[in-house]
Amino acid sequence: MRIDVVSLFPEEVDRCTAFGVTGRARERGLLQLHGWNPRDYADGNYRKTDDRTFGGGPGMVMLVEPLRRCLAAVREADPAPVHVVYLSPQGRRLDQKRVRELAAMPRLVLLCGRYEGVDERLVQAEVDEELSIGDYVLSGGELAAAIVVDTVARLQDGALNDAGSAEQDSFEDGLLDCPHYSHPVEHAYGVVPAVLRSGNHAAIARWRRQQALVRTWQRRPDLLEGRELSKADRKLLQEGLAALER
Ligand SMILES: NC(=O)c1ccc(NCc2ccccc2)nc1
Repeated sequence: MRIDVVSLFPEEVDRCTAFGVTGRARERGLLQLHGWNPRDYADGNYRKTDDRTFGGGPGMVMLVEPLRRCLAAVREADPAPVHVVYLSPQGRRLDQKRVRELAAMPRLVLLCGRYEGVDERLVQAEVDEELSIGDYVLSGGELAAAIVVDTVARLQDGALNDAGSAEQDSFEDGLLDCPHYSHPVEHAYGVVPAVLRSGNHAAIARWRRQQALVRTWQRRPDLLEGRELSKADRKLLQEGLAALER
């Protein structure tokens, strides 16, 4: 998968995705990341990329023309069709379902705004999708872009050593993840639940599903709204909640 990042600080996304799973995915060529700076496509001695917003009020807006030229160069750099994503608080909320869809695309272009954002005419003419990582304002779209890179990189084939672990991820089936434990079995902070050491894989899977259901019910009931739980899941949840009462 190829990702092109358009940003006044392209190195920020490069540095944020140079470690761990994402760094390894890049080293293995599972993900190619290219940075582009619209300042390289701006005119004049000051290579202006932003200016005051029409209509008055505080803040600056990124100019349409340097971005238009920059995006033309990005499209030109590879024959694969691009899907242009603009990271902004006005975008649709990113979730794991959308991450899986983005991860299957051959090319992504991530447009990072600074200041008050980008001239709306550029958005209307060039952006396929506006995405938000959450309801808060960052100083720039770069950290949001780095999150998109991270989430899609780890889903590339070969990125995770144990392919299964991407499936076991929380949100993979719309639920929060179950708790996890490792050595030692006994510790001042508590003991590892016996079922996890029973070797009974059916019981372990059942316990994990039950924990995921109870946790989701307790912490993120919104994830269960509009979702028809299976008879088995409803039984597991009820049993799990009853156990908390005891
Ligand atoms: N919540 C997000 O995903 C997000 C994305 C970008 C951002 N800041 C840059 C910007 C500001 C205004 C308009 C467009 C981009 N803040 C938050």
